[in-house]
Amino acid sequence: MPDPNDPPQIIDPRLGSLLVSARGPFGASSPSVAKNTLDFGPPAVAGEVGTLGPYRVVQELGRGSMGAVFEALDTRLDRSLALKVMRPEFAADAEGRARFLREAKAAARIDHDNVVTVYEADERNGTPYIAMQLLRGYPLDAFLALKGAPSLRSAVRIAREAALGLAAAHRLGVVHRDIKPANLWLEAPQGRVKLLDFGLARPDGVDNELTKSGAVIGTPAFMSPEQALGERVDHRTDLFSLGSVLYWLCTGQLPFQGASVVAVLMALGTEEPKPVYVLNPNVPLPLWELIHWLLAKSPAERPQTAAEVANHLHEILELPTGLSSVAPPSVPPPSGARVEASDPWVTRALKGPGSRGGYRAAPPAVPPTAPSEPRVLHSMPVVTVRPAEPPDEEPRTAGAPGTGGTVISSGTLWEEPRRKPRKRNPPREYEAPEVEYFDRPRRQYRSARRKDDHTGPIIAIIAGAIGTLIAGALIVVLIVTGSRRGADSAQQKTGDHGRQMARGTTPGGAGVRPPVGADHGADAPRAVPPAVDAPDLPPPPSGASLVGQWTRQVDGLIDVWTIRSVAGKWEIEGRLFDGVEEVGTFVGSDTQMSGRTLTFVQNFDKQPPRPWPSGATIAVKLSGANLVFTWQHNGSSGSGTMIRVKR
Ligand SMILES: Nc1ncnc2c1ncn2[C@@H]1O[C@H](COP(=O)(O)OP(=O)(O)OP(=O)(O)O)[C@@H](O)[C@H]1O
Repeated sequence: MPDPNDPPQIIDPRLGSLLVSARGPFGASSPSVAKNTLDFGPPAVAGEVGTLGPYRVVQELGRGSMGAVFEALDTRLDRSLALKVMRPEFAADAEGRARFLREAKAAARIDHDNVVTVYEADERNGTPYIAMQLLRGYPLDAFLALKGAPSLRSAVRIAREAALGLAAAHRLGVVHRDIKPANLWLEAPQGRVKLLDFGLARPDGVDNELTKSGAVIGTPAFMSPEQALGERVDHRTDLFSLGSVLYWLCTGQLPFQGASVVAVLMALGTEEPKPVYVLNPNVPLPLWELIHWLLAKSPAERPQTAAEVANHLHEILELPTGLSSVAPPSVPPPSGARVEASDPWVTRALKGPGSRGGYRAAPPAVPPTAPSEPRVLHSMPVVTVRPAEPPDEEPRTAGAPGTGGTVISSGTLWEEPRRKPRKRNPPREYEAPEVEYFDRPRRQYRSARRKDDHTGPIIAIIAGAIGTLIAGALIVVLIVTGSRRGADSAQQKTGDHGRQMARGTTPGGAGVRPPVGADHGADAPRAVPPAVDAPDLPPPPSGASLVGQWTRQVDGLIDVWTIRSVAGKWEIEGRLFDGVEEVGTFVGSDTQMSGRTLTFVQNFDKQPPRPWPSGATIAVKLSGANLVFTWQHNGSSGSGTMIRVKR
C-alpha cells in the first residue's frame, strides 16, 4: 500500500520529470544532511501554512520534483502570489540549490505575455524560494484531462503562444529545457499560455556542469535526442519538445513511446514518429509537416528559431481552408501530469466557484471535506485546495474522423462541409508565396546528411542510474550501436519521409501519382486545360537550390513531388506513400523546359504495387502557390493541382 505521506508519484515513469545520473537522483551529491521540515515561521492567520519572511504562506498549490508551490501573500504590497519553495531535502544540496535559483534568475529576465512573471528569488532561513505571479487556470495536461482533446485550432493556438514565449526567452539566451504539457499553463479566463518552470533553464552556453556529471535532465517523453544523450543543448531542444507537445495535441499519442524510460530514450534516439496524418487525417498538411520538421533528430534540420515556428503556426491558423474543429480521437493526459480524471478534486474544480488562483496538480492528500489545518506530509505541509476556474477555452466539437476536415485532393485544397456550413464561393486555392529559393544547395544537403549519418544519433551510450522518485536510484546502461543508416530499413524509410518532408527535401526516389486514374477521372480522356496565367517556372538558378515541394492526398495516398535545380537543369522527384509505406518512387532528371512548362517522362525507379504505367508524359507549371500538372499516357490525359508546402 502506498503511504499517503509519500510525495506525489510519477504515475507513468515514461513521462515524469527525470533527472538521471550515474550517481544518484541528484548527481554527485545527494544531500547527506537533508532537512526534513520546511522552516516556515508560525502562521500569521489561523489555518494558513506559515510565514516566510514577508510572505504569508496561505496554502499549497502543487508540488514538483524539486519544490512545492504555495499561494502566498506579500504583506509589503498586499499582493497574492505563488511562492515556489525548494524541498528541504534538496535545499541541503548546493548543486540543487544553485539550479533552483538559476531557474528564478533565468525566468526573471524574461518579460513576455506568455511567460510567467517572476517577482523575486531569494533564500530565507536556508530555504530558497521564488515569488512569482499567481496564475489562475490549469496546466495544459490537467486542463485536457478535464476537458478532453482540444480542437486543432486550439492546439495550434496554444503551440503558437508557447513558441512566442520561447522566442522571448531564447532572445535572452535562455533555454527552457523542459517544455511539456505540465509547463504550459492555460491562464483563466481566456486560456492564454504562460510558460512555467524554467527550472531546467540556464543561459545558453553557461554552466553545463550538471550534464557534464552525467545527468540527463528533462522529461523523457518530450525531451530532444541531444538532451537524452546528455549532449550540449541549445534553444532548438525547446523546439523539439514543442513539436512533441504539438504532436501529442494533434494525435493523442506521444511521438516516442516505450514501456520504460529506457525504451522511450531509445525510441527517441533511433526511431521516427508515426506520421501525424496517419494518426489524425484531419491535420492539414502544413501543420503535420511543421510537426515533423520540429521533431527532426538533428537540431540543424529543425526550424531554427521559435519566432519562425510561431510565424508558421500563425499562418496555419490563417489557412484559408480553416482548421478542422475535429479533435484527435482522444488525448489522454500524460501520466506525468499527476492528475486523473477520476480525481475528486477535478470534479470539484469543474463545478467549483472561481477562485483567485492556483491549481493543485497532485490529488489532495486529505479529503476535500477535511479541515484545512496544515499537517506535515513528507516534510511538506499540505492543506486543502481551492478549485480554480477553468479558462474559457474554445468549445470543441466532437466529430467523426473525416468530417469537417481539410481535404487535399484533385489538386485543390478545400474544406469539406462543416456542421455549420459556411457560405463560400468556389474552393480557394491554398495561397502561399511565389516560388522561393532555399539557400541550402542540395549537394550540401546530401553531404550534411552523410555527416549526420556518421556522427548523428549513433545512440552510443546512455550510462547512468535512473533515479526514480519511488525507490531510489536505478542504474541503467544504455548502449545502442546501430546507426540510423543501419537501422531497420522500413523504419528508416518512414522516418526519412517525415524528416525530408519536414525539410522540403526528398532525396532520391519519387512517387508520382500515376496518370491513369488521376485526378479528374481517369480513363476518360480529358482535355488538357488551357495554360493558366501563372508565373513561369523560373530558370534554374546557379547552384543547386530546392525550389519547392508539392503534396497532395488522394484516396489515402500521399504524393510528394519535389522540384529543384541540379547542375542547371530542373529535376523532379517524388514519393508515393500509402499510409506510412512508400509504394512508389520516381526521379525525373531528363526534364525539358519549354516556355512556361516543364515536361518530363515518368519512369518509376520503384514500381508501385498497383498497375500504374510508366512512361507517361507529365507537364507541370506553377499556378500561384500551386503546381498544376497535366499528364498523357496511351491516349488518355488528365490534369490536377498539388498544393505547395510552404516553408
Ligand atoms: N505561478 C503559479 N501559479 C499557480 N500555480 C502554480 C504556479 N507555479 C506552479 N504552480 C503549481 O504548482 C505545481 C508544482 O509546480 P512545479 O513547477 O514545482 O512542478 P512541476 O512543473 O509540476 O513538476 P517538475 O518541476 O517536476 O517538472 C504545478 O503543477 C502547478 O500546479
